[in-house]
Amino acid sequence: MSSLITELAEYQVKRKELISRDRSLRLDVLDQDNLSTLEIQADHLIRSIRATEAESVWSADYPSIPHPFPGMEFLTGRSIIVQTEIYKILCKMPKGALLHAHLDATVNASFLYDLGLQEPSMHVQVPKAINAQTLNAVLPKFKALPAELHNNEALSLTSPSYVPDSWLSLTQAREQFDSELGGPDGFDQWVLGCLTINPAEAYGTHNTVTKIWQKFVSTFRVADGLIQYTPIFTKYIREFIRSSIEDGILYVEPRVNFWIKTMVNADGVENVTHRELLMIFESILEETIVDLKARGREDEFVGAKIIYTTIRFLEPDELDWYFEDCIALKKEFPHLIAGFDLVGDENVLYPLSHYTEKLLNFRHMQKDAGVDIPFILHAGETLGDGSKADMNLYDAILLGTKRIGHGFSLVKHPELMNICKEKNIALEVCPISNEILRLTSSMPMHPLPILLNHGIPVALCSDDPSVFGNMGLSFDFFQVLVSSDVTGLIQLGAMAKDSIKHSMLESDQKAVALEKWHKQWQKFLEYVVSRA
Ligand SMILES: O=c1[nH]cnc2c1ncn2[C@@H]1O[C@H](CO)[C@@H](O)[C@H]1O
Repeated sequence: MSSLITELAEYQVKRKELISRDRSLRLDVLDQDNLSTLEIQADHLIRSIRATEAESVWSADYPSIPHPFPGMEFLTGRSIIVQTEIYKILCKMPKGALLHAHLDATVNASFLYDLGLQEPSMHVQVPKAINAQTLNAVLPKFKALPAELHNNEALSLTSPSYVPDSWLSLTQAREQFDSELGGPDGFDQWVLGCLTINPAEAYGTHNTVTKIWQKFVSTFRVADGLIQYTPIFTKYIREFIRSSIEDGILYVEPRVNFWIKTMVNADGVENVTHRELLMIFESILEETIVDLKARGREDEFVGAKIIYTTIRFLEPDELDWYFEDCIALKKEFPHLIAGFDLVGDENVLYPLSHYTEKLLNFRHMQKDAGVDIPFILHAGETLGDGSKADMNLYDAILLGTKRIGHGFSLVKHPELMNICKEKNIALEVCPISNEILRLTSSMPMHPLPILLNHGIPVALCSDDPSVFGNMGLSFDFFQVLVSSDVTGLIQLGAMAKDSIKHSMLESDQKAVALEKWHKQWQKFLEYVVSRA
């Protein structure tokens, strides 16, 4: 065939051309002409540290981690990751916006548990007495009780005569925990184990999507009893914002679960409405902005908005209450409510198509009320191909979703990928979440490069960091960086920038955020290069 290349020089030229055509849609390529020398230098430096650590860190053998590799299972590899140079550098990287995180899974589990221990009203119950056999199967339920119901007298949770579901003060329960089961330390470990997923569960006992979701959902039932108490909720929000800023996150758009209609007030009475919840949220935001300004750190944070969510196990008619609630909140806090979503395991709960009529009607309700609450929907968080969770992608797009939460199965749909590109629908990709929830066995098998190479906008997100232990965004950026030879620091920067562009900030606020990010980015590049 005459078109066959026979000369080496021509081959080399064609090879180069083919590679650049293949990668031409990537953001780091599209942006090539605007790169500064500093950016190029920093990118090279990071690539060289990555190559060195691939040998020095990831080829070594560890007694407790027999087969390490870059991008390995996060829960097993975490202790290695935190020792790497790349991780330490990425902790300082300005991450832009955090666009996909469930609020009730954003604060370090030990921190939340400590908040509970500090509250005399916090009580705990279990459905049956705890012993060595039941320890791993019994979940604590927490609740703050009014003074007249405080109980320091009930039998220990580990007493064979414990009356199922009787409330005992948290500190008493801890003190009285059977010494055979480790006493107070054993109690702490048990509670923390119920708030998090450990490697033995993710990669052993619960190593399928279905099983790990059962464990995953149970962590929320435990955490929510602690969080849904205003004195704790207030400190919880403060810690979420503080730790996000510490990790270089400039803006957060958490999904708040409004399924529970009221939270418990300081007196132990369950009467705190969603409106009051938003007032607390707003006051913490204001406090943070003032505090940062006083410390000359105002370039580090621009604020937060909430994505209103409820759960996909509700019957369609039950959504009406939430639609009205959401619209009322949007009217009173227009700057705080960013959008609407339905959450929960797409593989087992109702698909979006079950709610189509209701969701379309919600648009009419909004029109009548003179508000606009865009859909920002979870879809395609699945291994399915044509399953109801996979089919959610069609519905999310037809419903006009602004972004797609996860979209893990999008790469099976060429037409939907085109639409995302044309309509500029960003994917909220949560690498560590996808791996722990068993959609991928490790990061090198994750479809992220397929999305990036097709030019689909992506914002990296942490999803449920308190459950997975991937606090902030540094770990997710780490897993992405070390699992590719193509993706470098410039691509990470492009994703950080995209997260701001695809946030629900108003356009003037977006401009402010981008400007602040650029300032942070410049400082960060100088820091990276100064390490050479
Ligand atoms: O990745 C996810 N996909 C779908 N639902 C989720 C995910 N992470 C958390 N939740 C759901 O959000 C609620 C807590 O706010 C919980 O119901 C949890 O199942």
